[in-house]
Amino acid sequence: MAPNPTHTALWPAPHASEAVDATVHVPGSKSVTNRALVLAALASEPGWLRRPLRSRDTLLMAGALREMGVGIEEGVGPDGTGEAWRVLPAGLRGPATVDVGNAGTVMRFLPPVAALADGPVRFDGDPRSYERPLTGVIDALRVLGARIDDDGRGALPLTVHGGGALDGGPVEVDASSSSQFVSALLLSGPRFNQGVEVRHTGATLPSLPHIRMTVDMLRAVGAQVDTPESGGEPNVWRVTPGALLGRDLTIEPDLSNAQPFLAAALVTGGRIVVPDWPARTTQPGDRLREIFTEMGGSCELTEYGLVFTGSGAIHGIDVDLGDVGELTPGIAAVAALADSPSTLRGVSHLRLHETDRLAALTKEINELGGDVTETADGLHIRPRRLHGGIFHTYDDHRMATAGAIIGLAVEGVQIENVATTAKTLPDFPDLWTGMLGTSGV
Ligand SMILES: O=C(O)C1=C[C@@H](OP(=O)(O)O)[C@@H](O)[C@H](O)C1
Ligand SMILES: C=C(OP(=O)(O)O)C(=O)O
Repeated sequence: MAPNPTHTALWPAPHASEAVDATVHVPGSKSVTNRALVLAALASEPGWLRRPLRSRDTLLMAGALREMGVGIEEGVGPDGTGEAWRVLPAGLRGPATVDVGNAGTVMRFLPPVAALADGPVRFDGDPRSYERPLTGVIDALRVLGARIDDDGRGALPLTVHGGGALDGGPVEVDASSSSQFVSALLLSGPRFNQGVEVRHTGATLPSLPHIRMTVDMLRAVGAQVDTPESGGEPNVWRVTPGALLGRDLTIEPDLSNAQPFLAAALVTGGRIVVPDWPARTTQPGDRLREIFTEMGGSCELTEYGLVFTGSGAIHGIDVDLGDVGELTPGIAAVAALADSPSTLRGVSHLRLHETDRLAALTKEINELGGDVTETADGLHIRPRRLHGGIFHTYDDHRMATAGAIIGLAVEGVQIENVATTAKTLPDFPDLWTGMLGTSGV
């Protein structure tokens, strides 16, 4: 078979000849958009999503919900400004086919929704989606009363035979491989007959801020949720059954997608402004204010947004990224350019993300002359003088943006398949060249 030209295409990563100084309008959050779509689809009245992210992962989510009968219309927001989606909940139905692509949020959040549908819902996706962990969701749904056919591996592809309702109740799940197992069960929980009580039994739990995001967004649509933080038992979340409200929600910018731009300020000793950076948020990307400050920058959060300034120096860091794993590729890229070594910990579950991110970062940075070693739960990065070469991306959007960060400081870096950034940020190449003041590629 002829190679796919999009995948083999090489993008010359722009090299920064001077310090960046730009304002970057970062599109909406993937995690917030996909939760908002699910909650709006399960509500008892129509709702609005303003400034939704339009990327592969969110279009797959919207497409899947439409397949199950939900109305999602293009429109302008209720106040007449800004693009929006109007979500019209309807009786969920099969037969339906859902393409999850390689979206963790789609493959984990939608099987519980499908269990509420009337009829079978078939789930399939990219080859990598067959390898990503899903057992936690499948086993838990079976305990809660769902009928699911899979090939016995506890992974995609599978069919959920929706019965129009689900008993729900208490369930144990080991979510050490993905916090999305917990989020998935909580998001649909209010619509289960008995609600749901999720007890995490694993030794570790990654991405806690993403579980808090789920809880916050559930509460904002009227759900009653008890959590370990609200005085409940450790590792137990309880959702009471009840109807959900339709909301008018403006989606925050994706702070994890702001990362490469903030990194550009660090790497070039420049300044980046990200408008609409939320004053309070559950997005893990908010931790960048602290992490990138420790690595040499400084930031000011104003009513307008975040102003982030690099000092010209980049320092190594020793940090546990278990809560904010999706920031690892961008931090590793900056660490490879630093003036001292870094140790990134707490992220063994990244081996089962879009690609094995620990292996991919190690290989690609080392092929440019770097000195990265994998540890049991992360990376050890000793900065070296890097040289140009091809930076492979393994269908991983965050590998592509990590390579672009290195390319700012190292001449001759070529990113293979930069189009993979479409998973969460289709505008990445244009935003990047726009930030540098060059013409779009
Ligand atoms: O719930 C979410 O929106 C996400 C949770 C995290 O997943 P894991 O807990 O599987 O790392 C994160 O890495 C992913 O990008 C988005
Ligand atoms: C891990 C990620 O995505 P997903 O939602 O597919 O798990 C990510 O975006 O870094």
